[in-house]
Amino acid sequence: MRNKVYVTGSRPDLRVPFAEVPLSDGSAPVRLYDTSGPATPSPVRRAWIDERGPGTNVTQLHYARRGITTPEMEFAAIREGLPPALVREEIAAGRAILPANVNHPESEPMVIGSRFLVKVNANIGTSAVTSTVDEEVAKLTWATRWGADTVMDLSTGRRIRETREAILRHSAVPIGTVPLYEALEKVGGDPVKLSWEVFRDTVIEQAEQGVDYMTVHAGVRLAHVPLAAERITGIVSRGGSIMAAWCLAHHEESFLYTHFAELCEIFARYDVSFSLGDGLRPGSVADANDAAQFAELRTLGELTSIAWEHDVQVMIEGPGHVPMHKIKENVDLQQEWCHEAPFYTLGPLTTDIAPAYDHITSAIGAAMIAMYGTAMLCYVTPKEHLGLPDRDDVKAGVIAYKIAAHAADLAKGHPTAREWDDALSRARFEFRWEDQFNLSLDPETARAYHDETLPAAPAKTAHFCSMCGPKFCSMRISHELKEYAAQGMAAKSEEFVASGGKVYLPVVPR
Ligand SMILES: C[C@H]1O[C@@H](n2cnc3c(N)ncnc32)[C@H](O)[C@@H]1O
Ligand SMILES: Cc1ncc(COP(=O)(O)O)c(N)n1
Ligand code: MET
Ligand code: SF4
Ligand SMILES: [Zn+2]
Repeated sequence: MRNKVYVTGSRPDLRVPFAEVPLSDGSAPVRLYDTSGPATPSPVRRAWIDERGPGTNVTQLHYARRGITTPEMEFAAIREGLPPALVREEIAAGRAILPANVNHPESEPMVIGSRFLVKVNANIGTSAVTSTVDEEVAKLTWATRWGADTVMDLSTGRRIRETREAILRHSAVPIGTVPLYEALEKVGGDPVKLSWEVFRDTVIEQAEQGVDYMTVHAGVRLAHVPLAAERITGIVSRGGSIMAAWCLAHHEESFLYTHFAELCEIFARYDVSFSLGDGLRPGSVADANDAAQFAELRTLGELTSIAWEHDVQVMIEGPGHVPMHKIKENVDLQQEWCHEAPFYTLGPLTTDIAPAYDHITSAIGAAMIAMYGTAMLCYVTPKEHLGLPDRDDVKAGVIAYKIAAHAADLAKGHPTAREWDDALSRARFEFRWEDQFNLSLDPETARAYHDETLPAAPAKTAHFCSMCGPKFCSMRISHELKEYAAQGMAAKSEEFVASGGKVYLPVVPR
């Protein structure tokens, strides 16, 4: 059971949602960060955007650098349980972004940066092979219900624009896209026919609709392409492979790289954030941390500086497939070369051997990379490498990544992270089964698993479950140890000695 509650900020129209879990022992309910906006979200940001008025630069970075704390920043700060000034300072320093296109007023503001809660992105979208607009809107609602903090619409094939419009208008979380995909559809799917003009027009159309951040693979330069030639898995990024094909066919520098400043001007007018794409990310553990990947990363650092000159917000996309011992180097180099811009990584998958379980191979890497400072994790579902994820895959992916993100929040010591774990642990130790279920990341599944063996109502207060049974329940025995201690260890020790060792762990009357 979760109750939606709102915390009001410094103005009445600044109402921040939380999911509250009531507890049966009379202690204070636990407040959880909530992303599951209403099915048809209202334009919560409308008044704030209108008050600031039109301009050629309307980015949160622009305001932050001028010392202005926007309502969006305060909203995000309340969600984090942190001071609004910290959000403003982190954005001003480029260490955090607040993706919030002025044409996406339905978006409930959130902040992405290493000082804040680790965020999770869920990828959805149609492909030429399968799915419809309605199915993708359902995936959006489903993904955010389980806690996705942002959603990327990676649609390809037909009706890309309609799919995106439906997703945006139903989304209370920021929406990301890869405009190159739609640009490629416009030229009939032939990368060679792409041009700056087609790409630019696509970006403007998507910005008009309200896309909050866009992946731009501007780090795939002509000279980098040969560096990937000897890899086991070549170029696995769609955007990366498309741009590499264009560069080689024209034997010309990438139009994304040569027109980057112009792109910044467009982004500044709408406050679209860059997600600088990792077009040369490794697609196998063998290819991790190679020359191609790191040459691109250096270029992304250069591009970050250019975007910041235009007050445009930036995050950096990262790999991919990386074995555990090579993960830390990715964060260290990204932070150094990209001037501490937030890192946003796909997993990474820590081994290549488990298709159908890549939500697990990658959640391991995601937990590690987040602990080292990655700000947002892009989920991987069980269908990775096999097909388009369906609703069940979306849930499996989001849950796996919420676990990775929260585990990292704990390791990093985010001030609000521990409360949830402690409340659940107390409920577990006190055999408050309903509280334990309600506090679970996935309450329905937790309850259903308990019901499988002990469905009767009395089992929901019993001091054991079917794992150990009543006699071997270590937590029940621990309660007796506690009572034993409470009765006075000294007296009991004397009794023990006097009895010649016969009185040992007496059963305390219940
Ligand atoms: C970059 C990541 O995006 C995922 N990806 C690409 N297209 C889609 C889609 N339509 N739906 C869900 N995930 C997608 C890939 O599986 C890859 O992991
Ligand atoms: C973290 C991350 N990395 C990359 C992409 C884009 O996909 P692609 O590079 O395959 O076009 C993405 N959507 N998210
Ligand atoms: N699994 C690939 C990767 O890790 C992406 C899907 S194949 C384009 O980058
Ligand atoms: S094999 Fe499937 S997932 Fe991999 S690049 Fe090709 S279409 Fe995409
Ligand atoms: Zn892969």
